[in-house]
Amino acid sequence: MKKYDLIVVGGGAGGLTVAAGAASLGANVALVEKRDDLGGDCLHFGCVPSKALIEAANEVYHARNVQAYGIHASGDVDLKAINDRVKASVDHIQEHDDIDRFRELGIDVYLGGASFATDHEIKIEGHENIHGKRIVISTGSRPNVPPIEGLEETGYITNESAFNLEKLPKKLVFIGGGPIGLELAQAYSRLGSEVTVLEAGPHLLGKEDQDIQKTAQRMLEQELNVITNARVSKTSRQDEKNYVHYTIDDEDHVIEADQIFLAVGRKPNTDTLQLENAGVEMDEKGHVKVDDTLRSSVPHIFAVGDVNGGLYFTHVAGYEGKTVVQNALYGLKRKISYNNIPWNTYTTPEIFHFGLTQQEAQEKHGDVMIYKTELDQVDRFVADHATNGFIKIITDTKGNIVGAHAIGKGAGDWMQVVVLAVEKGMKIGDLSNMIYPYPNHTASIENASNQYWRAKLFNGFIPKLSKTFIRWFR
Ligand SMILES: Cc1cc2nc3c(=O)[nH]c(=O)nc-3n(C[C@H](O)[C@H](O)[C@H](O)COP(=O)(O)OP(=O)(O)OC[C@H]3O[C@@H](n4cnc5c(N)ncnc54)[C@H](O)[C@@H]3O)c2cc1C
Ligand SMILES: NC(=O)c1ccc[n+]([C@@H]2O[C@H](COP(=O)([O-])OP(=O)(O)OC[C@H]3O[C@@H](n4cnc5c(N)ncnc54)[C@H](O)[C@@H]3O)[C@@H](O)[C@H]2O)c1
Repeated sequence: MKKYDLIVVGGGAGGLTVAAGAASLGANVALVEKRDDLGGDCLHFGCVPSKALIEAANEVYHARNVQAYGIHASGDVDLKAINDRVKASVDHIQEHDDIDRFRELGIDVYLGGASFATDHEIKIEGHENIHGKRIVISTGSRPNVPPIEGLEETGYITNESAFNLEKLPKKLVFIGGGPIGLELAQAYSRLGSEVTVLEAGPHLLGKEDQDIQKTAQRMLEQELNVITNARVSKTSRQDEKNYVHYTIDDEDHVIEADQIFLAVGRKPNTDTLQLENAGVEMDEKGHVKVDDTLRSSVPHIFAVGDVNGGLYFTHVAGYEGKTVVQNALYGLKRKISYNNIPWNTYTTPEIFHFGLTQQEAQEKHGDVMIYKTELDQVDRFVADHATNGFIKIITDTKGNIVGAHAIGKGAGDWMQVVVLAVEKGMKIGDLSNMIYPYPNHTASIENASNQYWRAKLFNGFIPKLSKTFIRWFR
């Protein structure tokens, strides 16, 4: 049986980071992937195709709304051309995740589904078993399909089937108003579908700051039919038409749908891994249980990415991957921390999330300071006619930034400045001390952080001191 220093099971965002990192440091690495290509969900069914579709849909939307510039445009959407464009983005990035590239790093890449024979031995479909001194599980997640009566009859699509639809659905009903549902609901709406989002909770985007939730919902409702507190009870098919049945406060409602899109969270890919053969423990949802060094209940087996149930993001899988390389190869106990992880939701306008929401910050710190600027106070957004949105920076009473949130054009890009500031130990006052080129979008950060000094200068003892000083010198 072939022996390795490290076996990585799953060749997506997390697994590829671990495999490449460990091989570069001289480890003898095997990488096992059940698909016939690498890249995982993010590349094939997630981030990349969704962002390419969103971009295409935004272009269509802008083209149809150029009357303000004196141009009138209309016309049908060529879904095949859009699908080809999405595929071209995936193919381009696939070159980076090419199997040969990993083989050139000295990694043995096995294509076939993997499972545990023992705590050191991996079975691979179509190959002989291999032995690993250490093993990293990075098998990701898949769409959660809830047991809703009728789904088999009506059919449904998920992010795994959405990027090669042959026909644009006229009436599209999304079940789930989280990031997957909303990013894609808006994209299909912009391409021309009539889109309804049914969300079980009282708000869209349940993990966001409440102010962001409200603004996002108000803005998205201009393009989507949003129904919250909707409990989907069943789906049905009659006279070649599909229907989604839901209740709000025990009152029954029904809506017609050409297609039903399920976006109700994720399920970890652990069910075929035979983790019991290795003694690896799972939580009640099937995630691999890990400690803050990403070790499972078996100390030489680690788990990174969606499969460990932490935060479901590509950049988190990458961060965890880098940490695990050090812990697995050198026996270190580097801990993971999710405190400084930003994320973006790529709706229009974009939503940026970093650290605690206002509600979480108040719960944790008691007294907090809120520095908020509406984008209509920022000249560049006014010039862009993109004044919808705001930025909110939350600090403790000493000026330490504990959360930052924004909704607005390009927020995911310009808010990264705040992440750097926190990473470098800067406080809100330091953000105000920087020079911002006029008129750019980061001026929104300048405007919000200036409020800190304004409050200090005009409300504290400094104005009194200054008055006395000036009078004395006059
Ligand atoms: C529609 C959508 C949009 C998203 N957009 C973003 C975004 O904009 N930004 C962001 O940060 N995140 C985004 N995400 C989340 C992101 O895709 C995931 O968090 C990320 O892919 C997780 O990486 P991973 O390595 O854990 O899993 P994956 O990248 O899914 O990799 C897991 C790999 O393991 C393989 N595998 C599974 N079981 C086995 C087995 N038994 N044997 C061998 N191989 C196996 C799979 O085939 C897969 O290749 C999005 C997700 C979706 C669904
Ligand atoms: N831009 C990004 O970074 C990005 C984009 C997409 C996805 N993701 C990642 O993927 C993860 C999964 O996304 P998601 O949107 O599927 O999950 P989610 O858990 O964030 O949202 C699912 C939503 O569906 C609702 N829901 C659940 N069951 C329902 C039902 N029966 N009827 C109606 N509503 C129901 C939930 O209340 C929730 O609001 C995200 O948490 C995120 O980490 C990231």
